[in-house]
Amino acid sequence: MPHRFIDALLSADIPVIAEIKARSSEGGDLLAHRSPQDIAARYDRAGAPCLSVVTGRWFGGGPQLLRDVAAATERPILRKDFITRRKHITESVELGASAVLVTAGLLPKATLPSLVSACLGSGLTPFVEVTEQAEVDLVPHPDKCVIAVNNKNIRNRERGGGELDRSLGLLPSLIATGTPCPVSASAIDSPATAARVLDAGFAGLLVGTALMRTTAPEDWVAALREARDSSAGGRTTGEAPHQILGGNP
Ligand SMILES: O=P(O)(O)OC[C@@H](O)[C@@H](O)c1c[nH]c2ccccc12
Repeated sequence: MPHRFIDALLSADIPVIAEIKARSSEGGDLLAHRSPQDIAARYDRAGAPCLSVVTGRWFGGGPQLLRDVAAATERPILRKDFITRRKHITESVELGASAVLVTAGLLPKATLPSLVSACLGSGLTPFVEVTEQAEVDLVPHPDKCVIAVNNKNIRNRERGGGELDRSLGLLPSLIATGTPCPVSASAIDSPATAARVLDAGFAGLLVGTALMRTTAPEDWVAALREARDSSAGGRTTGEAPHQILGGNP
């Protein structure tokens, strides 16, 4: 099912990719004695259409985390790790992923197209993370990729605050690539911030730390739904989210 991840995100009323990660970028524990299966079930009940699982060791993850989550949910799962080789892609399929992170800024220029092709050939959606225009310009097959602006910096292991303006600034170029799914990722710290980013025209959001820290993800998502509904006057029913540029009414 090559488009499972994108289809689930685009058909959701609240297009949040809810992330499970064991540790924050600053090293703090995020699991708080909960099992990954329980967190996945909570995210399901909250209505998140897609999940993300950080298997990277920097964030306390590993392959077992993905296996555990895949066994507990039917939702399509993004694997977040430093995917650099074809064997990582085969492994991701075996672990139960539907999409994998491809970090444009960390890969040699020639590797990006071959990794994206390998993902597509294996039925995985490439979730290509970018931080600047030059990286957006390099994304191959953008019509088949999620292109996500990372509001933090992976080069410093995501430490420090994020810059939402980066997402807002790059959105027109993302749309110009023809991606069906422009996403904003990292540092989305509250339902109000999430609503602002969706109102700007993003088709999806990826939220990790804020959802891991809340004791009630369903309330977080409900608050986002409410914030969206109260700004719905500015949107025209039937338009795809990223067709509406210009932000808050
Ligand atoms: O916890 P946050 O600020 O909501 O961020 C989530 C996600 O974007 C972040 O975990 C991430 C972005 N790029 C990565 C690369 C590898 C591992 C993790 C990541």
